[in-house]
Amino acid sequence: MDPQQLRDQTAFYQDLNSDKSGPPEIRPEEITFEELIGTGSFGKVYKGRCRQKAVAVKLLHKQNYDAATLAAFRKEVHLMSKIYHPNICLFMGACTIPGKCVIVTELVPKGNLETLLHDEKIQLPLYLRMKMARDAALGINWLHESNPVFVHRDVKSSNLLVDENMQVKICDFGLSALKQKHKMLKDQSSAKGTPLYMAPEVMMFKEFNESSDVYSFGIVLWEILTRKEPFSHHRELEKFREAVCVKHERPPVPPECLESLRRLIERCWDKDPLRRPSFKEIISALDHIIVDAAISDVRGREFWKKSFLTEKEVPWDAFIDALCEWNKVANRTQCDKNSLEYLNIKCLKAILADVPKSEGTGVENVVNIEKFGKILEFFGPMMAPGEGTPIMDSIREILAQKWFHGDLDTVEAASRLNGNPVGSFLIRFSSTNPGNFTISQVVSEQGPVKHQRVSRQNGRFIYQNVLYNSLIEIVAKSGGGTNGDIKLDSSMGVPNYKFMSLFCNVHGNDQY
Ligand SMILES: Nc1ncnc2c1ncn2[C@@H]1O[C@H](COP(=O)(O)OP(=O)(O)OP(=O)(O)O)[C@@H](O)[C@H]1O
Repeated sequence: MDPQQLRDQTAFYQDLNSDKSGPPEIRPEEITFEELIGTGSFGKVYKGRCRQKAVAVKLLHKQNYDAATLAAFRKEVHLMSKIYHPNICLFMGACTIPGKCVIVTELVPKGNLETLLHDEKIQLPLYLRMKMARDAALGINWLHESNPVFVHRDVKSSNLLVDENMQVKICDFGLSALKQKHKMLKDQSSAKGTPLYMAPEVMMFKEFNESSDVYSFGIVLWEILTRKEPFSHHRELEKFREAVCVKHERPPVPPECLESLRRLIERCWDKDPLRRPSFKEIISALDHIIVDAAISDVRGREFWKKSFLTEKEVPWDAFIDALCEWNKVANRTQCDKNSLEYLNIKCLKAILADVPKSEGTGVENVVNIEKFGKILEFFGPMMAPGEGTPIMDSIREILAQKWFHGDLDTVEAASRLNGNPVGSFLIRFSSTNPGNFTISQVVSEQGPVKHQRVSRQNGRFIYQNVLYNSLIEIVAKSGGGTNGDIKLDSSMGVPNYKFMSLFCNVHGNDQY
């Protein structure tokens, strides 16, 4: 390269990297391409490396842009480079040299949400899916509140990427200068390629603004809820357009859907853009929906929303103080350490408050919303404020039984019973059906441990088709021998020292 060329090239990169000119320019030779991870309508996405870092590289299909489009592309890339948010896929730079146009972003490891949702092997509880929806809403809200406003224009589940912590990041925003205005049917054999997520006003070539993103988000929410492909029965663009724009067809919301979620979905895809909520409203609605998804107990939901609406995990002290206030009973600092109230608090802590994984770092025990929801299913319903503490009383009564082991899966239960005489048993939470319990018992010298379900209905317990008032009553009264199992005899309960120790130190000066 002669000195003049070198000066020109240096000036070119300096100009591109100066704040007024445009994108953080990346030289083509700084990028290496590895495997292909996705194909979109205007580019192929590769896993790659740039300056030693694993990245996603989008190689644009079209490379020969006219001067005006190229200028618009550079301007938009420049704007994109100013957007930073944890729920927006980080734009790292671009090469805007004609023939070499690529966009470099952070690599989001679990790929797109559409693929995750449609893979039945992957467990995604509704609670987690709603948290993911909220992440996406936070990302889009950030774009809508940016200056200048970014309207995403292509909100869909394949543009929501999922990271290693199941956090969602929105990608593929901006670059409207390069995107086709309207994507049409590419593949007549399936609904893919139809503008499935496109708002009616956009399909009818009317104005596109933030509320069109809200419509698309409504379809995404439906897909997150049902894990199905929206409008999968549609094949032809014209019929699809007519169905959505004229007949106002929308995907069917399943009857068992949470009411709060149904209302939100239906508001988002309202035919009138002015009646759709803003993303700010969507986020607050999702805060409530996340609680509804984690806790089915009606009072439990009220309690969590009143005390910790936007929290997913709260310190034990804050939790128990709020609960005592709700129950209108003395809290941990007010009650007598020898009282049953105090013992109730100790027992609840033992069963509900986990020590965070970062134990030893000074972080205190925490209560997780999902675990609280599950405990209510086992011991609920929760009472209205001031109507007593039957849940805490039942937890104390059960934990006082040496045979109660709480959270234990089938394998752990078998290993705890291993080596014990025939008839030995323990009772635990069912690990697969929250609200139900399991009795694990040694029924023969050599044979495997037998696990039997105790289901809970309207506060009562069904074991071997007989109705009981409590687990304690099952142990006291149930017969045996029907299915080869042996009568439960409380003296054969395998002791759980963790819970038993709670009852040995009533007079201690421990602080709960
Ligand atoms: N940063 C990234 N990290 C990991 N995977 C990515 C990343 N960006 C894109 N992908 C993958 O590549 C796929 C294609 O992305 P792209 O944004 O090009 O197309 P699309 O949004 O699916 O389609 P279209 O461009 O037609 O709207 C994504 O669905 C995703 O699976």
